[in-house]
Amino acid sequence: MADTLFAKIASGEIPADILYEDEHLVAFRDISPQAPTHILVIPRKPIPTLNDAGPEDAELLGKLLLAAAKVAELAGIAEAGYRTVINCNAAAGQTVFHLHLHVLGGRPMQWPPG
Ligand SMILES: CCNS(=O)(=O)OC[C@H]1O[C@@H](n2cnc3c(N)ncnc32)[C@H](O)[C@@H]1O
Repeated sequence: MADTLFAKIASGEIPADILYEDEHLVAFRDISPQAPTHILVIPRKPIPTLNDAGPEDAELLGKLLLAAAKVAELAGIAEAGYRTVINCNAAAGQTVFHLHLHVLGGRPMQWPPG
């Protein structure tokens, strides 16, 4: 399977505005931000969608959530509040089939999501 756009960002083949990375994951600013702060947190492992994650990925999925809190702190939105979103497949609008967590903040969030 060809590397997705996000796999290429994780490998450094495609540039991105990276805020944090470690051996498990990379966090970078979304190219088309939907809020004043819009960051993506992706695993280095190319899991296409949340449906494709298994029990063996539980620790990695937890690391994604902890990284979301870390980058929210780095971005200065942790105290005011932020939204985390995983879009899975077409009905949710997933366009890049490499699992990723959106971190959105810097403005009030509506509920329920559209
Ligand atoms: C409904 C959303 N679809 S999604 O949940 O699949 O999110 C994909 C996200 O990737 C972002 N994106 C696409 N290409 C790049 C890129 N080169 N660098 C950073 N972010 C990107 C899009 O703006 C979008 O918010």
